Amino acid sequence: MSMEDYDYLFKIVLIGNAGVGKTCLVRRFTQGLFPPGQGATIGVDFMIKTVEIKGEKVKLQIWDTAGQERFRSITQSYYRSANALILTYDITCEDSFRCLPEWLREIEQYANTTVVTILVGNKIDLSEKREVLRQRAEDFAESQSMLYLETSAKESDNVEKLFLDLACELIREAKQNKLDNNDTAPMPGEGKAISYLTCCNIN
Ligand SMILES: Nc1nc2c(ncn2[C@@H]2O[C@H](COP(=O)(O)OP(=O)(O)OP(=O)(O)O)[C@@H](O)[C@H]2O)c(=O)[nH]1
Repeated sequence: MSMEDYDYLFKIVLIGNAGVGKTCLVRRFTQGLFPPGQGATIGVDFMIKTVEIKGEKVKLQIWDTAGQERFRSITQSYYRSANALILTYDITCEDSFRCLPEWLREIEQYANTTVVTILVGNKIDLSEKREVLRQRAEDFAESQSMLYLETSAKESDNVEKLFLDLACELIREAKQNKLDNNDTAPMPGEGKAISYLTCCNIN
């Protein structure tokens, strides 16, 4: 028996283009906030939330990565220890959807083969500006064996569901012993960004 006060510990990593709302999704879920004037994530940020599912305590370690290309080499090192990936795009930004195959290549290259991936179309509160039809995204997700969900970090639509659905799926897989417990990424303090500014080519 573990001394720790939880039944499961899962690592969830958010990836996707800059500005799609990864940080806002994490803040909404962990703190119940939609922070104004959220700056771009530098490197990787880290939050924890423990939830209870069917009487079991599930500790979620949530890693929020920077979408900007210049941080790619830092964020890649976090894929490997992820139990789940939240691949996020912005439904009002065609470009963020078009980049998905590129992100899938990153996943293929750096993530564990047992990783659970969910595709998330964020910003559904801006439906009048929608550029990516839901059906198109659903079809794409299905073709890549990903789950799919549309969210609004701003209005809190489906945000809780996103993380709880993932936790349920991870428990299901854990019960079937399908998860790989690879633990190789460095561990920052909770809520602290890791920037590695001194070892990257940042202008
Ligand atoms: N309307 C609306 N705006 C959102 C939503 N989520 C995020 N935003 C806005 O989108 C912008 C980018 O949000 P972030 O959460 O910083 O995006 P990110 O994906 O973490 O960006 P990087 O850290 O650069 O990778 C901010 O201006 C947010 O206020 C949403 O659900 N609805």
